[in-house]
Amino acid sequence: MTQDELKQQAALRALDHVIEGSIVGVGTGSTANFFIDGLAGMKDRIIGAVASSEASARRLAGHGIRLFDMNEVDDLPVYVDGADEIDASLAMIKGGGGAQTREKIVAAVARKFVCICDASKKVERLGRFPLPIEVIPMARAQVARQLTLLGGRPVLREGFVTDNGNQILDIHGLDIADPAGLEIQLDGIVGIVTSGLFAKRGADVLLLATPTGVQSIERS
Ligand SMILES: O=C(CO)[C@H](O)[C@H](O)COP(=O)(O)O
Repeated sequence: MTQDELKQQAALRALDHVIEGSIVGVGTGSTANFFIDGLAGMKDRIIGAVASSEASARRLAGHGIRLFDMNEVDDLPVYVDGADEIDASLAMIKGGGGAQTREKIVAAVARKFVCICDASKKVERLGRFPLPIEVIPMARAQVARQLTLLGGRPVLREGFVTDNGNQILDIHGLDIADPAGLEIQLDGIVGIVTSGLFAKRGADVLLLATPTGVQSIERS
């Protein structure tokens, strides 16, 4: 089974978590795209969706799914999104697509975060995937220095601008022993908009697609 087939299986299983008659929070990336395509099949049974990126908004609109601005939404039963890495506590690294700021905003409002992944994303310890950090462009060098002091090797994502007009530093080589502690530390660095660590608000459910089926793992 290919990685894309596994991503699709996890994504389609997430449709079981969608509450009919509600607005659905929708993430970003190739796995989330499979979810969007599946959601199209039940678009008459939901009110609509909020998207965590312009790309997902375009895909949702292409299926005729009604889009809501996050500021119009005060109750979001479910948010469905992928991850670059996820550990046993359901803390994640996200932002491979550079969308972590809007993803974190939608996730913060959602009552349930359903993470959809193929089995390769599950890790013992976060950090092999370079940690994406969205930075205000004028703070790029200052933030890079701070991250070097923390033991990381920041690399600018060349030619990439986020939906918010900012840049991404991908931090290689970080030893993430305490994801929530590091997330709090990164939140305190001036010039960082959002780190790709999702530990304070991790996932509530992981749908992990393996060659033998999709495992549903709840946060303990
Ligand atoms: O955080 C993300 C985008 O910012 C994605 O969820 C993450 O990069 C996983 O992507 P994919 O589903 O394509 O493997």
